[in-house]
Amino acid sequence: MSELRDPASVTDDHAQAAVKAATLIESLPWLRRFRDRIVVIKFGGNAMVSDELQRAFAEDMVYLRTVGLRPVIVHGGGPQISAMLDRLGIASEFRGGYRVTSPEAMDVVRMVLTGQISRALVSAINAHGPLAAAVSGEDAGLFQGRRRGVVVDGAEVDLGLVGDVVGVDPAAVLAQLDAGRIPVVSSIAPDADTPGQSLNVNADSAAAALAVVLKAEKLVILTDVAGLYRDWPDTSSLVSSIDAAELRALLPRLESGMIPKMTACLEAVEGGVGKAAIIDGRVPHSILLEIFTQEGIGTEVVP
Ligand SMILES: Nc1ncnc2c1ncn2[C@@H]1O[C@H](COP(=O)(O)OP(=O)(O)O)[C@@H](O)[C@H]1O
Ligand SMILES: CC(=O)N[C@@H](CCC(=O)OP(=O)(O)O)C(=O)O
Repeated sequence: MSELRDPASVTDDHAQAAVKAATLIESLPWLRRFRDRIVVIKFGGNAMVSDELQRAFAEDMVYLRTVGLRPVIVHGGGPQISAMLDRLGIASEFRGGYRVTSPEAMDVVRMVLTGQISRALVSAINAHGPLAAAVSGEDAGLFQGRRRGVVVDGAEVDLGLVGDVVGVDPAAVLAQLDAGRIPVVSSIAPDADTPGQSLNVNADSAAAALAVVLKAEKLVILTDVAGLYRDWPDTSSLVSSIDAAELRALLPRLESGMIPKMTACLEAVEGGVGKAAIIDGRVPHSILLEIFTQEGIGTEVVP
């Protein structure tokens, strides 16, 4: 004999089904808009702190690829590099948001970024099928770098083996995309001025340079805050949308990790990328919400 269900619980089921269906339908215009488009995703070291977050990120990348986007990952690893330098007893400090990088620290940067983090991301994605392939900025001329310093409190500071990306040859990344793969890029660049020397490039800057050359539809930066706060650390000052002119005016007031991040967003949108977004990578699947919902999440930067 079948049991009669409480009419209230049937109504609840219908309401839940309606919410799920509405979420799927909401994604339709975005699926159309992003089909076959390149989206560069910067996965920050602070956003990959747990296995669960790495697994969710890998699922999201496979999801994007499967529904027809062409995701390109540029990963960071600042906290992981710091932890390894500590273990090895090598000092390092940050000035103006960049790591002062000695030759021995540079070896550790390469070991952690290309030897550990790239490999871990490739493995997490490839648990779903043979989709991801690592490409270091040192491979096949992907990046060319040039040393840079930084101005802190009005004085120029030498950062050692730290560079900007001054040239990008996207052939290696495009070859992976054309083969249906998800490129996983680490932010190390050969020094254009000193053959054989490599430079440590901030991963936000590397992601922006790559997004511009690839003419990406969007640059999304996953980090460990909800977005850009106008008056950090006042949590009521979260910016949901900002244009390039306003961001340029705000940049001199920003501190620490936000300087390279917001500079990267500015360079991306001024270089022709449709939009840049800073989102909270601590929220599992945040990237799907950013790409496939009307409001998105975090802070968007528009030209
Ligand atoms: N105005 C600001 N808005 C948001 N975060 C800020 C701001 N100024 C400084 N921060 C700091 O920047 C950090 C993110 O940068 P960073 O640590 O380099 O992250 P990631 O490893 O993701 O690149 C935040 O955790 C926060 O502590
Ligand atoms: C020059 C410079 O600062 N390079 C960064 C590269 C890694 C990075 O950018 O990692 P996140 O994205 O996790 O911050 C560093 O050495 O930490």
